[in-house]
Amino acid sequence: MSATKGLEGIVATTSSISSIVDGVLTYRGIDIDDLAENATFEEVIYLLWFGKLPTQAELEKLQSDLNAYSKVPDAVIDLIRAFPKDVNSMAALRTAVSALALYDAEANDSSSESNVRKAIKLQAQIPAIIAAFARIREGKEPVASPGYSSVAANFLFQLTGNEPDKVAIEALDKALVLHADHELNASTFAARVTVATLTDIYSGITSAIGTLKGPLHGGANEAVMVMLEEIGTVENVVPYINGKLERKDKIMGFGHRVYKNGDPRAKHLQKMSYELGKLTGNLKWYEMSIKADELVTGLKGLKPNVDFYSASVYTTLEIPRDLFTPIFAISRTSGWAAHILEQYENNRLIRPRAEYTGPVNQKYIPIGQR
Ligand SMILES: CC(=O)SCCNC(=O)CCNC(=O)[C@H](O)C(C)(C)COP(=O)(O)OP(=O)(O)OC[C@H]1O[C@@H](n2cnc3c(N)ncnc32)[C@H](O)[C@@H]1OP(=O)(O)O
Ligand SMILES: O=C([O-])CC(=O)C(=O)O
Repeated sequence: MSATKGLEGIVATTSSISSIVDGVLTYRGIDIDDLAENATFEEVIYLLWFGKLPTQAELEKLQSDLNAYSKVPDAVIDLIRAFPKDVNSMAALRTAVSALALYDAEANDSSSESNVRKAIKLQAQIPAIIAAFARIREGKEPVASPGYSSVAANFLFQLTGNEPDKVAIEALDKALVLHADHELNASTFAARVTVATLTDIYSGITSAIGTLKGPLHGGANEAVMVMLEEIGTVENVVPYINGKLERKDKIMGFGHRVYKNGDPRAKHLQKMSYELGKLTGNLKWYEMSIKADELVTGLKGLKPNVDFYSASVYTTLEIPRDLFTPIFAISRTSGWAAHILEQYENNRLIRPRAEYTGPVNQKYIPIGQR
C-alpha cells in the first residue's frame, strides 16, 4: 500500500457534472468558452443542478425561487453583527452559513426535494450574507434583495445599496459563470466527503467554504491582489517577481494541479481585466498583471490560473479585496450543491486508507516512567 502525495492523478469518483479533458473544461458537456460567451449564471446553476439548460419557464421559476428564499434569518444577521469588525471574511461566511442550518426547520430532511430547496436557499442567501457582513463592519445596515433576475445584480445592489451599472453586472455574471464548477477540486471534494456520511447539505457547504478559504485554492485571488499591491508599479514587476523566484516563494495565481498548459478560464478574465481597465481609465492593475504573466510564464513555464486575472477584474469593479474569495464562494456554491446532490443520489461513504509511516512495536509506558 503506497500513498500518492496530494492524491495527484487519483480518480476518486465518477461524476457527470463537469470535466477537464486535454485542458478543456466543460459543464455538462458544454465548453466553458461557449458558456462564458453566452450563458448567464442562473442558466449555469440550472445546468449544473438539473443536467440541462433551462427553458425560459424553468429559468424564470429558478430566478423567482432564488428571490423567494433570499432573506437571511434575522438571527444570523444578529450573529454577524456580533462578529469582531476585523474578522476574516471567509471565516465569517463559514460561521454564518453553518448558523443558517440552525434556523432552517428542514435542515436535516434528507429527501431530494428538500435538498434541492436547501441548495436554492444557500445559493440565494450566501451572497446576501456576504453583502450584509461587508456593510455591517462599516457601520451600515444590510440591504434587502431588490429581487432582480440576476444573482450578480442582487449582490452588487445589496453590497453598495445602489443600482449597479450594466457593465459591472455583466462582468460579475461572467466571473460567476467561470468559477461555478471545476470537477474534483479541493473544496468540492471536501463537500462530497462530508455529505457522504449522510450528514446535511449545510455541513457540506460549510466544509467547502473552509476549504476554499486556503491560499492554495480560492484564497489565492485575494493573495494575488496583495502581491499586486506590494508590487505597486509596472516597473517594479520584474525585480519583485525575480526576487520571489530566487527565494523559491510561490507566485500566487500561477500553476495548477490539473492544467499544465494553461487554465481555459484565465483568458476570459484577462480580457475582462483589460476591457474594464480601459473603460474605467485605470489599466494599471491589468498592465502589472500582464507583465507578471509574461515573466512567470517565460521563466518558469507556469501559466496563470482562474485566480490571477480575477484579482484585477474585481479591483477594477471596486470590490474590497477580502471579498474576492467570498465571491468565488457565491459562484462555487452552485457547483458544490450539484456535487452534493449527485453524491446523495449514488452514495457510498468516502473513506480511503493511509500508508502508515510511524513507529512500530511500541509499548505503553506508565506516566511516572516517561
Ligand atoms: C481555484 C484554484 O484553486 S486555482 C489554484 C490557486 N492557487 C494558487 O494560485 C497558489 C499558487 N499555486 C500553487 O501553489 C500550485 O501551483 C497549486 C497548489 C495550484 C498546484 O500545486 P501542485 O499540483 O501540488 O504543484 P506543486 O506545488 O507540487 O508544484 C510543482 C512545482 O512547480 C512549482 N510551482 C507550482 N506553482 C508555483 C507557483 N505558483 N509559483 C512558483 N512555483 C510554483 C513548485 O514549487 C514545484 O516546484 P519543484 O518541483 O521545483 O518543487
Ligand atoms: O481544480 C482545482 O484544483 C482548483 C480550481 O481551479 C478550481 O477549483 O476552480
